[in-house]
Amino acid sequence: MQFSPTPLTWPAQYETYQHVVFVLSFLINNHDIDYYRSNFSFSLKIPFYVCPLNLSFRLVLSLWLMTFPKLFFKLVAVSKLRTPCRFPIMSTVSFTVGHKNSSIGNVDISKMSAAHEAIDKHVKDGMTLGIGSGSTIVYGIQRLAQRMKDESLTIVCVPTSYQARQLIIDNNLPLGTLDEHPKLDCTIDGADEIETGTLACIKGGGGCLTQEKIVASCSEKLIIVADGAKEVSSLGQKWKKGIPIEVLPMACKPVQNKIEVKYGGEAILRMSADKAGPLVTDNGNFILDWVFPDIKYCWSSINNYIKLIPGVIEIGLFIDMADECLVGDSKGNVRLLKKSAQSLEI
Ligand SMILES: O=C(CO)[C@H](O)[C@H](O)COP(=O)(O)O
Repeated sequence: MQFSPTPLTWPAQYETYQHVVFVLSFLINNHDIDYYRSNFSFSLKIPFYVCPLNLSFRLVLSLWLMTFPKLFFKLVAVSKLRTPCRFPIMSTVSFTVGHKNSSIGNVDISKMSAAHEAIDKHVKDGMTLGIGSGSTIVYGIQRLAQRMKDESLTIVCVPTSYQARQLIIDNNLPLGTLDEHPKLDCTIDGADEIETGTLACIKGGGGCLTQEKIVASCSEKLIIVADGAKEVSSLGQKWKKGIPIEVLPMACKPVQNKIEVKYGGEAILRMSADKAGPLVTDNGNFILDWVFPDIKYCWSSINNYIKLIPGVIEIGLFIDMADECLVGDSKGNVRLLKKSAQSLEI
């Protein structure tokens, strides 16, 4: 077990909330440590020792920590740097000291609270559940894993991507397919933008729109989870990367032309970040991101028109699909968005 001798700095905006997190970290059991470890980042490492950290010792440490947090960290750092560890280390929990905006370390509070709320509110024993893709849903899966353990729930999870499939496996959740479960009780998924009122969404920022739409279309309910920054009064206000459209590679150019001629804007071939050349989806296709001109659209007719272009597999417009959206903020509050307006029809 190593301790990296990074200099400890004390941030100006140290917040009470983090005292609580730290204190809790000393009172929680080993199983919870894993949870915190997967949720918090690694800039400050706090060792947990097998021998001395029985409950009363933890309590004393916690009280001390509450009273003298600065001193505590200095001592931990100094002792770890100067003396070799005498006790077997059980685990190491790490937190970033201080946080900016809505994140503590690498935890995005807005996304996490929305995802947790969705799992707590909508998941019931015996359900078949569609699992969305993206960063927000990761928090949902962790919460689901926790609930399944604590409450001995029986849930079958149907993924919307390789990412979701891997998350389900990594968290020891039962993996299902649409072959076995063509009808799902509920799908929980993220979004890139949500229109207040109609709950129309842009999805596919992570490139998984096709399977996401298929799984959502098989679900009794679609619950969207997101941070508040994604809520807009009309699509395209904040999401400037365009509407993702999955296309068969050989049809890429004609589809690009047809969209641009009909609606203007630019349909840009999405390139891979890590591999040379275009991004290839989980289904072996390409993605065009259609950056559309800033005018008022009837999204359902755009959706229908683009879907009918030969070579288009799916479009990342989710119109009249979401039943509710749960939107989190940086303080951990979650707002419920319900459909209160019809999408524009032509
Ligand atoms: O549609 C998606 C992937 O295709 C995601 O749900 C969407 O991009 C939101 O991602 P994140 O939760 O990371 O913000």
